[in-house]
Parts: sequence; C-alpha cells; structure tokens
Amino acid sequence: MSHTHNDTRTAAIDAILARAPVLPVLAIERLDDAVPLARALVDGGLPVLEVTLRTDAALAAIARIAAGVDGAIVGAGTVLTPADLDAVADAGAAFAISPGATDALYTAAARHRLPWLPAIATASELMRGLDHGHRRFKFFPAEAAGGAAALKAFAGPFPQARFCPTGGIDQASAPRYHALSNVITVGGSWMVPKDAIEARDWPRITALARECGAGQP
Ligand SMILES: O=C(O)C(=O)C[C@H](O)[C@H](O)COP(=O)(O)O
Repeated sequence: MSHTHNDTRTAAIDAILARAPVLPVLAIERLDDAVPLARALVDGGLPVLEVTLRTDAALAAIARIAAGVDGAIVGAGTVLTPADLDAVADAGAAFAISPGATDALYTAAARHRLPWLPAIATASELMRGLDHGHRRFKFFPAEAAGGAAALKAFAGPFPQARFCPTGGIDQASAPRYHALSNVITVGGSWMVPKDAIEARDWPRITALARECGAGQP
C-alpha cells in the first residue's frame, strides 16, 4: 500500500475523531430511541457517535441517525468481520471501529472506502497495526489494559501513533487521557446511562454530554 493512501486514511480518521473531546459508545435496544438519543448528544456538544453492533437495532439505528440527525457523524462499533464493514457502510455509517483487529479486517479495510479504526491493547498488536500502515487506533479495554499510564508509555517507542482510549473510562478518569499528547478523543458510555435511555430522559443525557466538554480547550 502506498504512503499516500495511508496518510489519507489517517487524515480521514483524524478529521472525524478530533471533532469532539469524547466519543459516546451506544448500544441501542429500541430503534425509536436512535434519533432522540443522537439529538441529545449532539445538543450536548458530542456530534461523533459510535453505535455498536451489539443490538439487533444497530444497523437500522445507524441508518436513521445518518438520515435524520443534523450535525451527527455516526459510525459503527463492534465491527468484527469484513462482512460487518460492508453492512455498516451500506447502512450509512461514516466510519467503523473494532474492539480489536484481525488479518481479515486489515486486508478488507485496506480496500474499503470506509475509514476504519482498529483496536490494540499491547505493544505487539500496535506494531502489527503499524506494519499494516495504520497510525490511529482504539486502545481497548483502556482501563483494564493499563490505563493512561500505558498510553503514555506507548508515546516513547511509537510517536507516530495516536489513540481513542475506550473501556471503563468515566467522567473522573477521562482527564487523565485528555492530558496525553497521543490521545485524539476518549470513548465511553458513561454519558448514556442505561436507566436514562430506558426512561427516555434525553435532557439528562444532554447534561451529561455537556459535562464531557467542560474544561476542554
Ligand atoms: O463494543 C465494542 O466494540 C467495544 O469495543 C466495547 C466498547 O467500546 C466499550 O465497551 C465501551 O466502554 P465502556 O465505556 O466501558 O462501556
């Protein structure tokens, strides 16, 4: 693969992820929640959304948000296979994120039009991703895999790599990641509590989203 293609891919991911300090990770059970939930987050200053493929409603939710929520940039999470990559692109996702990476996904993504963010948890996984020409990665599961200290340590040997840490992060721990130069944005679900979605308490979710941006440059 050419350098130009890799640089273009890196720039495409940066252009999306750098738009907000936090990337909400959503598991949408009721399809009718998709649009109001996305609107609540956009209103709270978090326009970039990761809808995980963990629920039956996920693909339709992505399609509805892509078509119906002004200002939202909706991507897909829990992309496990090349078939998932095709499915989320067809649904209208603007990007795709995986909780890890496989050779099959690296190969498929290299030919795919959709910007894709593979995940790593260790230096060796990161080196494999760099070998495939990637420079941007999800760091998952962030808190369990060493937290901000691990990402800070990656900056030494891997200065070209930047990350979206996700997994176990909350409002209290997010600043430790935001303080690192190799963090683009921080992913998580703390601003979308299950009980708030269940109760359709969209104002509460907007308020929690606003707190994610408070104190950000
Ligand atoms: O489903 C995927 O593709 C994942 O990678 C997992 C999610 O990103 C994390 O589970 C979100 O983390 P929490 O903020 O701890 O909820």
